[in-house]
Amino acid sequence: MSRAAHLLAIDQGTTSSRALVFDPSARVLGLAQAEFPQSYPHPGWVEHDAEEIWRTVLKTARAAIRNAGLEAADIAAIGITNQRETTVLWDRATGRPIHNAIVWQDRRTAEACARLRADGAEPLVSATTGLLLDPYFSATKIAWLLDRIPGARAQAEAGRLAFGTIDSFLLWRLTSGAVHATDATNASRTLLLDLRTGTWSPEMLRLFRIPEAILPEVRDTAGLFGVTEPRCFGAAIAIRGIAGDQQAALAGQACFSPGMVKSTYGTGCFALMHTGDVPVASSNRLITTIATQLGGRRTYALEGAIFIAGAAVQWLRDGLGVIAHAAEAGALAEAADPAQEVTLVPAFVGLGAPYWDAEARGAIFGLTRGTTRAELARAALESVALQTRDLIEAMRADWGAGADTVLRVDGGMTASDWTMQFLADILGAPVDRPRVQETTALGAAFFAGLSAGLFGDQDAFARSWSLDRRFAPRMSEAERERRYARWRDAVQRTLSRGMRV
Ligand SMILES: Nc1ncnc2c1ncn2[C@@H]1O[C@H](COP(=O)(O)OP(=O)(O)O)[C@@H](O)[C@H]1O
Ligand SMILES: O=P(O)(O)OC[C@H](O)CO
Repeated sequence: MSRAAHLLAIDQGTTSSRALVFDPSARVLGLAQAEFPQSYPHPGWVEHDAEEIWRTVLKTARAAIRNAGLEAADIAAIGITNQRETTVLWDRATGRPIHNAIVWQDRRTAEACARLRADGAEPLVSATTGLLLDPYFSATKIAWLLDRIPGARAQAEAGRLAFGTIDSFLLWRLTSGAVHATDATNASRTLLLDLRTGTWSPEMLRLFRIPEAILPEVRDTAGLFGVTEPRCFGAAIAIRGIAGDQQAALAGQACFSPGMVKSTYGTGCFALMHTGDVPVASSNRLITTIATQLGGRRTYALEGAIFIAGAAVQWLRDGLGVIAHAAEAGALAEAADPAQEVTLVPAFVGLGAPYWDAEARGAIFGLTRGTTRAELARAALESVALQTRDLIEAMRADWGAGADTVLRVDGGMTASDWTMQFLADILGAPVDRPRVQETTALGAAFFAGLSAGLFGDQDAFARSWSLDRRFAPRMSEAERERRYARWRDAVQRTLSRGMRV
């Protein structure tokens, strides 16, 4: 085996940057993680300092290599995976961002989206991009920056600015400005990509008023993107894979066949169902996204995105102060009074799929004098499972009988056995937690490894997936449906005026 037989996965998430070194049998040899600050300049706005993101990525990547007892020469390739949609605009000459990154959770463009919707633009947007008019996606964030930063639009038109989602920005920095590219999975989150051709759509660029000169080149998910500037790691390393974090997790969970579903529970929750090489248009308010692009051939997924999952647990900890650590939430929920029916609808930043209500805000129902932190903790954990049920119902309605009845789960929140059991109960379906919990990073390493000739093909990789624990449903059907009906009622009461049915 040649010396350079390891893979470095850079996983740039919403709350932290992580880096992992894998050996060719997908074992983690080294890991490093660094949180970075979130900035909330106005209610509903969320920003990141892109320089801070860059610093934490470089620091954790170097530390992961060191912690593995390796050096740059041992790394065959880097795979990048990232929080998607988050928008950075930078100056091509200096490489400096012209503003903080606008994060996927940010709602500042809700009005702009509502206006486009009122103008009747949504059917064309959906047919072209597979997405909906929601502030979640990049296009209206780019337009906001171009319109609000003095001189930005003129500079963009003159080709002096570059746009990128986080993958693109990191690629630019790692290659010292030599490569301005993205992969098809990330590009499919911008509202600017034609889902079927994998190219930027002139109609969408016109609709959102985005100058083509700022856009990165769209490439395959696995392939040579460039090599790192030797100063980054002491020697140049090839960057051979890029994928949005949810698409990376879909691969890391070995969901390669149509009908297979994974759900990732981090800050938000993202359920993706592989639909093979056909983009399936949802009739149930899900979105259609590119799962991979390999050798120019695209595969697709149906996706349901929930904005608040683990973030509800963070709210218990940081907002309410009712727990000191996320891991305490499960035990507290277990101790809650079964007779109290408290429901939390965590619409802290609006509601994502299948409601897409940017104006809704969170609500709690069923409070009594007897309600304590335990019932609040249970309601927060339950809300994550109940929202997943909404997504799975929509997927089954779109995909029919071929939908897998088993849900593969990953992400920080799957550490909570209580939540996973409740999830199986409320879905009425088994929930499988794999042994390798780092599925997002593993997916990024898989794509890089595919291009570097390590890791074998998809089938070999799929055979290496192994189960940690299956949570089987235990709740009676009557109880499950009673609780789900209570949730549906609570959501109706939370939706903003005009969105209620
Ligand atoms: N034992 C636990 N019980 C419930 N929630 C948890 C637990 N451990 C972690 N979490 C939640 O999981 C999230 C972190 O997951 P992670 O996959 O690292 O997220 P991200 O990639 O979005 O930063 C946090 O929101 C945290 O509150
Ligand atoms: O950083 P995460 O894991 O919360 O994922 C963010 C998603 O990619 C947003 O679409």
